[in-house]
Amino acid sequence: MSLIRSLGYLRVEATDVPAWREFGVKVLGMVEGRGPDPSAVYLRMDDLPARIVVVPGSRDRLAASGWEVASPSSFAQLVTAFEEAGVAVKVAGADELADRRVAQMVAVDDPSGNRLEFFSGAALDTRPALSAYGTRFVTGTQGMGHVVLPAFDDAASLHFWTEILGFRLRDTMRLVPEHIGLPHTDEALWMRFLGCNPRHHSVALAPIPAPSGLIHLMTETATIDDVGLAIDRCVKNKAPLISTLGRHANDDMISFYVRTPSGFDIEYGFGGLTVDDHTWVARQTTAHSVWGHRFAHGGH
Ligand SMILES: Cc1ccc(O)c(O)c1CC[C@@H]1C(=O)CC[C@]2(C)C(=O)CC[C@@H]12
Ligand SMILES: [Fe+2]
Repeated sequence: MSLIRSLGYLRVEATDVPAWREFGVKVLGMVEGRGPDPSAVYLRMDDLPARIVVVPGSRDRLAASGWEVASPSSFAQLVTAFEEAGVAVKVAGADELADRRVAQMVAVDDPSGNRLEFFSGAALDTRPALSAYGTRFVTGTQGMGHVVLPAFDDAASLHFWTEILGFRLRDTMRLVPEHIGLPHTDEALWMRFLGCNPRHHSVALAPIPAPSGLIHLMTETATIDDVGLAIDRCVKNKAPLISTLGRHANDDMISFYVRTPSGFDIEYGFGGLTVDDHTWVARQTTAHSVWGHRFAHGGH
């Protein structure tokens, strides 16, 4: 079992924090929480005090993805694994712990420079996260969803995520560079889908340049109506739809993509596959979707 249990939170640096409040609450159907930094926006999906923390800054980018570890002993094992692998670890100070409302946290960079935070001992918020639109997110053991991060050295990234962090390879997809607006390469480009809990993938790694540091965050809802209602709110609030509705071929998810104020996308979906590692076999998918997911020009 991986020492990592699930995707826990995202920290986003944004030039327009109020735009994120509007987007998070009115488009995504999340709940605004409270937190120690009055200039930040805290977006809730469940009993955690925040799943997306938006902090003001000079750039629009993913500052870090946060990954939950089960216990202090798993946390200590993970730190030892980083030390043995020669991965530089930055230990959180008291102010960073207080800001995140976690007991322990270390930060590292993956081989592509994606900033990752690992935490344990998250404080819960006993106030219920009741969405104004009735949206219910699928979290729990499956975590907050999945992220697609840019990664340009396939072998080094796979080694880091599977051998050091203990993620399992769940699926691979060959990318055609011309299809995603990249120049032709003789070498094949691979997209890797990796999991650490029953969710089909909690992270995917793709050799796609992302100025914001994130290709997309996927959040899953409990019903297909939650997805349909979110599409209606995108139209009403003029949030840019990046793809049509579709069903992915590998994790069966029915979803659409919308652009956030930070330039990366949210995949908003329903009905994702859960897998059992005892029986799961990693294969290569040859189609990104069974139907739909027509991406707008300028999107991927
Ligand atoms: C193919 C796929 C399976 C499951 C997912 O959750 C999922 O997001 C995807 C699509 C991923 C992928 C992407 O994120 C970047 C742009 C890509 C490569 C495309 O141009 C089509 C598929 C897209
Ligand atoms: Fe996705």
